[in-house]
Amino acid sequence: MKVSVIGTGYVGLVTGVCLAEVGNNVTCLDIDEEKINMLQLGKSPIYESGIEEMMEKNLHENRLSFTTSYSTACERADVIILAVGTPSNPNGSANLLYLQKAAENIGKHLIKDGTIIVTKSTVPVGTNNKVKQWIQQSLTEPIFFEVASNPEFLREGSAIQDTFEADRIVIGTESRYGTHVLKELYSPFQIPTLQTSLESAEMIKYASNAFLATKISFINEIANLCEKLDADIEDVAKGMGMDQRIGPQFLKAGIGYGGSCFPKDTNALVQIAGDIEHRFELLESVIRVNSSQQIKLIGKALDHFGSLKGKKAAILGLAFKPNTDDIRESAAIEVIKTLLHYGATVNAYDPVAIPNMKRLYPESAEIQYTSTAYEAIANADMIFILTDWEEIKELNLPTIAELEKKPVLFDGRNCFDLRTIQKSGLTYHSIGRQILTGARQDPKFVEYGDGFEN
Ligand SMILES: NC(=O)c1ccc[n+]([C@@H]2O[C@H](COP(=O)([O-])OP(=O)(O)OC[C@H]3O[C@@H](n4cnc5c(N)ncnc54)[C@H](O)[C@@H]3O)[C@@H](O)[C@H]2O)c1
Ligand SMILES: O=c1ccn([C@@H]2O[C@H](COP(=O)(O)OP(=O)(O)O[C@H]3O[C@H](CO)[C@@H](O)[C@H](O)[C@H]3O)[C@@H](O)[C@H]2O)c(=O)[nH]1
Repeated sequence: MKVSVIGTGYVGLVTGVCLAEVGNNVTCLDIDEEKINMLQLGKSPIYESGIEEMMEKNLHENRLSFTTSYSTACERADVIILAVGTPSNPNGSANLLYLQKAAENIGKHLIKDGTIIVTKSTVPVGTNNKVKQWIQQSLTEPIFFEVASNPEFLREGSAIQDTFEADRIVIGTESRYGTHVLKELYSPFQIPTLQTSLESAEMIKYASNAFLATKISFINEIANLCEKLDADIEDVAKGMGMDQRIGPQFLKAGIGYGGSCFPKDTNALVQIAGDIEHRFELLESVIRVNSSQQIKLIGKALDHFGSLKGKKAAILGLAFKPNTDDIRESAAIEVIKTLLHYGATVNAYDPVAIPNMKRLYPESAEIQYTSTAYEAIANADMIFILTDWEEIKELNLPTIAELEKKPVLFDGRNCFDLRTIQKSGLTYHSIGRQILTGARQDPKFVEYGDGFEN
């Protein structure tokens, strides 16, 4: 099939490359000329393992091309996929201006009957009908086209795998014709497909993200209780997750969710509900819990030191999660802001996200960036672990314990086993766990502990 993808962010690029990989002829369009120049040279603007290799192969085999020209992208396409950003407006609602501009441009350049225009961007319920109107109003001659909603569920850092091994593909269509075309487009992926109305497909995306965010805030609240009641959140989450009705995923307690989706989409859903005079109180709480969780470690540091003025903090991990350089809504932004507010200085390290963070916090007397984790730690009074990168989980704790200042470790991602920590002699604070006491300290406990599943 001839497919065009509008917008080459995470979703557009990964979708375009994967559709080319299964044999389609794909044109990716962006209004950002610099990005298109880079892509034409086979360079990916996103950090995603495997993407450049797939780009190179499909560019070479002439199944993939990049352009800034709407006429090139729209002329003969069977399917046009909209994957532009839908960021938050100041009140939390979704900003649809990029989508409107893109839809109007498609309308101006559509010349072939029968094209399906698919919205993959995350959009409020009712938006596909607006997309239809925006295109209709921009047509230069009467042309038959249909719209379809096809929300995206990929995660950054595992985007290609998520595309090829998705749990489901959701397609909301106007007619059997749209359903038929999209089922054919996705047939090589062999993934269960759910066909719904446009509105239900739009809602499935927000409901899914809101539910996952709710799971995270819920487990973080349980972790906060565990800290006060001497229970261990890792054991509690494991025990809950063994119930198949609950499931083990998204029960990892920590410093809350960040990224380009959960914060934006939970706020947008609260607004969507507000627009029809429904107060979504549960989701409002989820958002509030997440905001306080993001700076949970600062409270612990204040409790430990009394004052943070003049203290040096090593920040390990700036990305909102491992395997991405994305810092959008990352807890690191709030943690750094709050540390600077309390008069601390910062040494920050991340394997890939430093260039992005430097745009927000340029290097200064208060904040320095280092090229290794150990460099950041070297003269620090306290260490904050904010992203659970593999290399951070593999830090050598005895080496850190031998440092002259013997920094206090605040671990926002529960990267270390408590027994290992205890052996290291470091002062350690994590989320929802206590340094071992009572029975858990007994070496025999190791034999039973963690062995309950068998
Ligand atoms: N990032 C994710 O992991 C993810 C996952 C699922 C869904 N989504 C949703 O997908 C959408 C895109 O997200 P993203 O992270 O890929 O966005 P992004 O902000 O990284 O990229 C959007 C791209 O669209 C381009 N663009 C803007 N206006 C345009 C126009 N008129 N014509 C052509 N290009 C235009 C921009 O230049 C940019 O390159 C959003 O609605 C998001 O909520 C994102
Ligand atoms: O048990 C967990 C799982 C995740 N997180 C945090 O939650 C955030 C989001 O993680 P993840 O969902 O893995 O990353 P995203 O790439 O933001 O993906 C989410 O957002 C995308 C955009 O809508 C959706 O497509 C995906 O299905 C959805 O998982 C990160 O800060 C994680 O650290 C936790 O704190 N605990």
